[in-house]
Amino acid sequence: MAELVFFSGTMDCGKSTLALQIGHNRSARGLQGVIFTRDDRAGEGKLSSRLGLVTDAVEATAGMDLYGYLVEQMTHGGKVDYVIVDEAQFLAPEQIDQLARIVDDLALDVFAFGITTDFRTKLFPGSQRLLELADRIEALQVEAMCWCGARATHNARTVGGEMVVEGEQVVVGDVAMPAEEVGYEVLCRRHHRKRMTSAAARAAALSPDVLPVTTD
Ligand SMILES: Nc1ncnc2c1ncn2[C@@H]1O[C@H](COP(=O)(O)OP(=O)(O)O)[C@@H](O)[C@H]1O
Ligand SMILES: Cc1cn([C@H]2C[C@H](O)[C@@H](COP(=O)(O)O)O2)c(=O)[nH]c1=O
Repeated sequence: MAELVFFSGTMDCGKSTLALQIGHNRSARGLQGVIFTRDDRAGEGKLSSRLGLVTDAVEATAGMDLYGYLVEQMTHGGKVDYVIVDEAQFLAPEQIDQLARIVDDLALDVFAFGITTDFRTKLFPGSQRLLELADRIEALQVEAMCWCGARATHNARTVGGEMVVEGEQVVVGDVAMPAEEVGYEVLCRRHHRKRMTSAAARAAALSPDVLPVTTD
């Protein structure tokens, strides 16, 4: 039975790497997949992993009918055995419904990868629809870690090195960016709540208020 599977996690937890591995293992056995992505950091029509691997993909633009695209491919003799979707959080809810239709009406497995919540801890509309429709939701086995050593569960955005909780939902970017640029950092909930990024924690540790007092 074909399935819609949502592999979800924070930024930088290995989603794109797993997407590439799933595609690689299937193509090694002669299966052909369609890979959709949206707004990958490597550019339009690319699926890239921080491990350095990158592959071509179909850019799932706003308003594109993903079900219609596959029907078109198959009608014109294209062989499609499975579908991979990276950056699925950026898809519109209607496009997630189209993914479910690909599973149900075309009997193809769809593996969708994405972050669940944004920098404000709010669901992305695409991720919300995936949580509503997926046959299975899988957490990545490799956990991203907060600077404190706890499992990272949330994504923080930094602007000029400061954590922010207001702004546009979508700003394509990366972790470990120079402080002056918009960047992201994965944190545990406790430190996301306290707005305590690794830089803020370092600054607090260096503050004279918390330095040990010496008497000699
Ligand atoms: N130099 C490295 N050596 C080993 N693993 C790395 C290295 N750089 C990144 N990674 C791994 O790649 C993961 C990020 O993979 P990626 O697929 O780009 O994440 P995601 O798509 O979830 O944002 C990191 O969590 C880490 O495990
Ligand atoms: C938290 C958050 C992230 N984004 C963007 C930043 C990246 O371009 C992608 C996530 O990619 P990854 O492969 O999972 O690292 O999403 C955003 O636009 N808004 C946010 O709130």
